[in-house]
Amino acid sequence: MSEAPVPVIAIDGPSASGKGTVAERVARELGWHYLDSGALYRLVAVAAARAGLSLDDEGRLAETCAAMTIEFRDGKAWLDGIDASEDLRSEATGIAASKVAAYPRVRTVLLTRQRGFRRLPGLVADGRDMGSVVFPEARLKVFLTAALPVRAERRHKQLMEKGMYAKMPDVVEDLRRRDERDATRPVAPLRHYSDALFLDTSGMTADAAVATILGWWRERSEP
Ligand SMILES: Nc1ncnc2c1ncn2[C@@H]1O[C@H](COP(=O)(O)OP(=O)(O)OP(=O)(O)O)[C@@H](O)[C@H]1O
Ligand SMILES: Nc1ccn([C@H]2C[C@H](O)[C@@H](COP(=O)(O)O)O2)c(=O)n1
Repeated sequence: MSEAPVPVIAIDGPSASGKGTVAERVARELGWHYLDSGALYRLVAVAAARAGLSLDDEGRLAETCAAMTIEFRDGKAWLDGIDASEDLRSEATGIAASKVAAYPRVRTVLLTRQRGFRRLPGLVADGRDMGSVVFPEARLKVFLTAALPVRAERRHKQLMEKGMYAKMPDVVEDLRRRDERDATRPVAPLRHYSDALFLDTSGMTADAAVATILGWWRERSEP
């Protein structure tokens, strides 16, 4: 008898829509593993900055990506044994990650790594192409979004809480540009595919978003 595949819930959406917050909590409620795929692209950007690499050099970026050792431990992200958690969450790293993520060779290297997170009893994965490319057979796919001004408010508040000063107009512009780059690149663009359930959290708390997704999952998994 063949083994049942490890179930996956894929949550994709634009920056600061709340994917990470919601996906992590859904995983915790279910007792499943969690993959923040954006963190992997961010780590490539941090590795490139550490090595002084140009973000135009796809070949060197892909080599760096293949060679880097990563670990998520104690709520921190470790890159080649050094804590990269603070660099990881800056807006500059997010923008650089969006640039390196447009390279097919970088995406190919990260594909295998991402699939390696799929372990029993299940995986909740968030990103831009979780349902379309990395886990196309996911049992539940969600496109989670919110209006740009709402996302900008959330990101601004989040940055200020972390002591990272940012001007609101700059946050709006950074998100707008990042959305555009992530949605218009030729490989694995951010898109609401028809097999993903649409969830607009503009007027919704994170708790309500988590409850909605758990409800969808129960409906899907009932015999
Ligand atoms: N429904 C919600 N209502 C209000 N705030 C929310 C909601 N969902 C998430 N947030 C807050 O918005 C901020 C951004 O959320 P989060 O980092 O999870 O977004 P993200 O989509 O994973 O972003 P990125 O793709 O840039 O990593 C966080 O501070 C989070 O607590
Ligand atoms: N599956 C993914 C995840 C992330 N990216 C790129 C695009 C984002 O702008 C950047 C940072 O991601 P975030 O941490 O903000 O979710 O990484 C991608 O292309 N595919």
